[in-house]
Amino acid sequence: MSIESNLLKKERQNVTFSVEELTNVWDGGKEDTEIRRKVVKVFGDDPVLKSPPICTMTREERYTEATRKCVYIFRNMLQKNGIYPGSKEFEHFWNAMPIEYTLLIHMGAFIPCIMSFGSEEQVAKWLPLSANLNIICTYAQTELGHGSFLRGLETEATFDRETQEFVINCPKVSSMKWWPGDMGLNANHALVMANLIVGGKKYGMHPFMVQIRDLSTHMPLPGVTVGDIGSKMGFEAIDNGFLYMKNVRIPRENLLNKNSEVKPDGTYVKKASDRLMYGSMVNLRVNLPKSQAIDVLAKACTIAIRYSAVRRQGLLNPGGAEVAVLDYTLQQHKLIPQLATVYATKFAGEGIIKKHQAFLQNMAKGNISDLAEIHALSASFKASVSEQCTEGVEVCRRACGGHGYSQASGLPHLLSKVTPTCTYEGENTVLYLQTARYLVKCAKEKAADLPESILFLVQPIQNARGNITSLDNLALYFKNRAALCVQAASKKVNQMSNKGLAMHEAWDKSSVQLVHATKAYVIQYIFDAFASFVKEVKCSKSVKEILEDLCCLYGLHYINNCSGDFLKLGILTAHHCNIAEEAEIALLEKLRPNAVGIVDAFDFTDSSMESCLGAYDGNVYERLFDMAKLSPLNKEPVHQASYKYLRPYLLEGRDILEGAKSKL
Ligand SMILES: CC/C=C\C/C=C\C/C=C\C/C=C\C/C=C\C/C=C/C(=O)SCCNC(=O)CCNC(=O)[C@H](O)C(C)(C)COP(=O)(O)OP(=O)(O)OC[C@H]1O[C@@H](n2cnc3c(N)ncnc32)[C@H](O)[C@@H]1OP(=O)(O)O
Ligand SMILES: Cc1cc2nc3c(=O)[nH]c(=O)nc-3n(C[C@H](O)[C@H](O)[C@H](O)COP(=O)(O)OP(=O)(O)OC[C@H]3O[C@@H](n4cnc5c(N)ncnc54)[C@H](O)[C@@H]3O)c2cc1C
Repeated sequence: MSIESNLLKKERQNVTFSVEELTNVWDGGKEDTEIRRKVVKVFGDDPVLKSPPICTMTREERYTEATRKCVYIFRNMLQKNGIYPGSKEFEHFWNAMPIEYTLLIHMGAFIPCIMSFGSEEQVAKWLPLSANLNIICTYAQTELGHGSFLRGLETEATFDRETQEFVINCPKVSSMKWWPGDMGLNANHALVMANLIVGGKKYGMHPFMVQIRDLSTHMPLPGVTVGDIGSKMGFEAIDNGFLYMKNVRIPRENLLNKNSEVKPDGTYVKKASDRLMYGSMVNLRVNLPKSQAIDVLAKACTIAIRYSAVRRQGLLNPGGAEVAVLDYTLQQHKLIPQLATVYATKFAGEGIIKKHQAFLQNMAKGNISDLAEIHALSASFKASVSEQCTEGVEVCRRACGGHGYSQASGLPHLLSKVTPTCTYEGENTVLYLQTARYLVKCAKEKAADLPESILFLVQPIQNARGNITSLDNLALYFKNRAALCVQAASKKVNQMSNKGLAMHEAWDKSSVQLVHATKAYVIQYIFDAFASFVKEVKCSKSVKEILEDLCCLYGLHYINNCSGDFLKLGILTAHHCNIAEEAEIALLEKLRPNAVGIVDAFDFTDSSMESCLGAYDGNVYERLFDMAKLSPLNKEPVHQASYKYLRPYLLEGRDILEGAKSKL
């Protein structure tokens, strides 16, 4: 056994709680852990799902492998193993997915969209076809010229009463659809968001089913120009695409008409609120943070903490042995708060998923009164979690020194996967501003008219009592800060407007404060939800203590990073800030011996991380060497390029050196 493996073994011997029990808490119960492990094993054992490590493949190989595996998974594995939407197996299915996948937009965005925009007949037609991969459909909303401002989308769907068709057109280059996943190469249909025009009148953005490729040849249909947008910062296996449509005709029935319809005579019928057009985005904002950001940070923490426990560099005691870098307080200060972020965002996110499910049930009965609240909450939650996780993964990557820059560490892949979560499904700033709009409105309301999650905004500020680092007091600081920030930002908007600025100008001039206030609001929500979870969870004392420490650390780390805000608002004094700083350092020291146990509890398999630094056995140096040997550049002992371009000068060098030798 290598020295490094031995070090990790010793770390595990020193853990003071049951790792298995924490895994159960993380998964949502013992039964969930069993189900997840069963799904992971089925996938892990299947030889069809084996591929070379992604860092040894070209983009084309990565796309081909991911598509091959995903077709196999969605066609052959899901049903056979009882993994269908709504089942417990499905909830844990992400943990079993290969490290790269395609058909994500088809399965994860298009299918939910057809359910929310399609009438019963349309769902009956399109759902079985798409579930069986008989059609592959992308979600084509963003255009080259517009992504955030949806009222600015340019693609048009004009009703032709004569033929009972819609004519789809992208009038300019800037109007072509750009970015949608699965669109470049795999899709033969697109759910196109286009401006509906009937009898010369514009009705705004509506969803249309458009066939873009021939079902037998897969060639683009007449009027369609479609392809891959090229190499990106990450997501190399995914065929994000462009789609330029010129006079593409689709039948009238292809307007997804659950919420609005065009009758044969051209009458436009609105059946539900325009806001429901945005419902598919709320659905993804609620559901994607866990698999695309929180689990990504959890993996980065696993890699960085295991590696830091075996990487020895420098001395803590002069004359003593070299120490594991995890023993430095500064390394703990980088990494352990990231673990707290993983836990806080995961449990807060579960609360939002439940709220969204309740909203969907009410919507089915015609009640959408909670729409504004769930939109505001999901928008700011997606923005905050994507930001925290992206920053966290980069912290983990840098905490691994030089090896963190190597693809073999698995960390660059994780970083390039989490970074675009700040952009897709709503650019974060734009989403924060949406929530700000809601908060400013709420701040003017009476308590009786507000949902519970927002009541604190209009309630009197309460003072903390007793231990300033208790979870109750931390929750109170976050609430007071959020309330004061929202009130200050609202006041600024009003002052600007009273000075004579138009409302949109007053809003823009106050937007820095508005986004700041929204961030304060969503952090208080996340902290509060995590603290409530920790109080209520049924588990042993030792596991509870770990969770309480992580929760307290999440709060303290955040406060210490923006103590200026708490001081400025009069919530904390300089004395409080000193106590908070020391309390955080004490918690790091307390959690340090359990750090490896806490990441082990995530229970990621080695194959789900493809990391030489983060594997369970800690054999980091052998793994790095083995991976380097697999580099395509090492296929031959002499690479043709170095031989071809360098040889003349090397020969010169040889002659000089040999001449020098013969003179000696
Ligand atoms: C096998 C798979 C199984 C399972 C899947 C599970 C998990 C998910 C996993 C997979 C997916 C993961 C990764 C996928 C990777 C990439 C996918 C990427 C996809 C995309 O990016 S799709 C494109 C997304 N685009 C956007 O999000 C655009 C952002 N812009 C907007 O949302 C709006 O245009 C904007 C900014 C809100 C418009 O602002 P504007 O001020 O112009 O508003 P309007 O005048 O249009 O409307 C104002 C009014 O409406 C309210 N409102 C706005 N949005 C919503 C909403 N979403 N819901 C409800 N209400 C909304 C707004 O508050 C205003 O109300 P008010 O007047 O104030 O009362
Ligand atoms: C990996 C990836 C996958 C994607 N998949 C899909 C997909 O499947 N389907 C699809 O339709 N789209 C997809 N997209 C597109 C994505 O949804 C958009 O890129 C995103 O919504 C942001 O829009 P934008 O690119 O127009 O950014 P812009 O809005 O142009 O943003 C540029 C800058 O302007 C700022 N800004 C914009 N508006 C305002 C404002 N009102 N106030 C202040 N600042 C503002 C932003 O904060 C940002 O800093 C994907 C994108 C990526 C990166």
